[in-house]
Amino acid sequence: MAGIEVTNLHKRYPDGTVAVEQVDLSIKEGELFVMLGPSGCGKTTTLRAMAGLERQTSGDIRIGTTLVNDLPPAERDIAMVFQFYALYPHLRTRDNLAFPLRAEGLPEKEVRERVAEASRMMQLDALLDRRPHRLSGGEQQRVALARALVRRPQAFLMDEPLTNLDAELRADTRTEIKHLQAQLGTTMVYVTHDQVEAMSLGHRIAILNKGRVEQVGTPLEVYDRPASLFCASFIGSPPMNLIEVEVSEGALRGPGGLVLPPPPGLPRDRTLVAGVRPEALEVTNAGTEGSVAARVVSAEALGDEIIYVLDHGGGRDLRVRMPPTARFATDDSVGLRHAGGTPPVYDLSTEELVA
Ligand SMILES: Nc1ncnc2c1ncn2[C@@H]1O[C@H](COP(=O)(O)OP(=O)(O)OP(=O)(O)O)[C@@H](O)[C@H]1O
Repeated sequence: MAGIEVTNLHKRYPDGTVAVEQVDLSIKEGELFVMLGPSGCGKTTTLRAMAGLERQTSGDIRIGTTLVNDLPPAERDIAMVFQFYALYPHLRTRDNLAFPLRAEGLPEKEVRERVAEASRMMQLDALLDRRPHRLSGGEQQRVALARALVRRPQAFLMDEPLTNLDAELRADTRTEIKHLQAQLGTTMVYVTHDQVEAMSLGHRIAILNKGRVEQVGTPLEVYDRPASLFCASFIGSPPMNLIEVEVSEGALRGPGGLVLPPPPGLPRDRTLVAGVRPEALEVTNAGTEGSVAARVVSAEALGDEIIYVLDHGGGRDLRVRMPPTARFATDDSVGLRHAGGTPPVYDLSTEELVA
């Protein structure tokens, strides 16, 4: 086990594309660390640089205390799992698992013991004699994970390993990966563009945008206090309502008369935007005390909740999360009020959190 330090990483591809502008990450030993961001933000390039599959243009990578900049992948003591399973098609499961160990020249007795252990952990015992074409997508990915396990590396690097699985299998395999990591305590870096996956898996999450890290924090931290407008609009489904506000008479005042509690220490001289989660708003009967008048634009019943889109006569429509017992319908005249804690506030020009 080892932590991973990435310092001042910059990657420009030969065609001139800058995939990683500047990335610094400090991944702790034993941590399940998720890199999250939209397509093209530089996640894969950063991970491949850690693995040694891509040489960075500048910057340093340390695995444990070892500077690995000049080490080939095989000497970095890490195991990588890709979105595509990359199993050897002509080998049975047991030989696919044994392959990296035999390549290392381990004695056959130890190879068998390690394969048996990984097979037990990933529940592959019944599949050991099958070749990949007789395995489902989920089973193939479990074999790929087991093949990473058998090597007992210092760290696992995973690049969207669940992308090709259907929704249910994805959720199951996600749980398995989480268990496995907890059981082994091996450092894991996991790349995804799926924020639900990131939130449910990560001890900490780094949010990347345009080749830079915009925020690193626990799932709760990035949910409650996104560090920038980009993070605010990326995390949460539906994401935060971003409401332009003014500070007057000790409150944040939005369009349509909406009033929000102000955080302390607000700058006065800038245009401010409050980030309000859909669950921090409430749809009420029209005229309820403390509410402003609004109209229901749409109602989306999702079974365990209803997402209302409201027009409150100013600015953008707002999204409100309500329990499934709410009974408002499209075109109803209703009330809208804030029912949460102090919202994070951003500077519209720098797009950064200011309070
Ligand atoms: N070999 C390459 N040559 C030139 N440009 C590349 C190369 N590989 C990636 N890029 C570019 O670098 C940028 C970052 O790519 P990267 O694959 O790291 O992003 P990503 O966040 O992992 O995206 P995705 O989720 O789509 O894989 C993109 O603009 C991409 O087109």
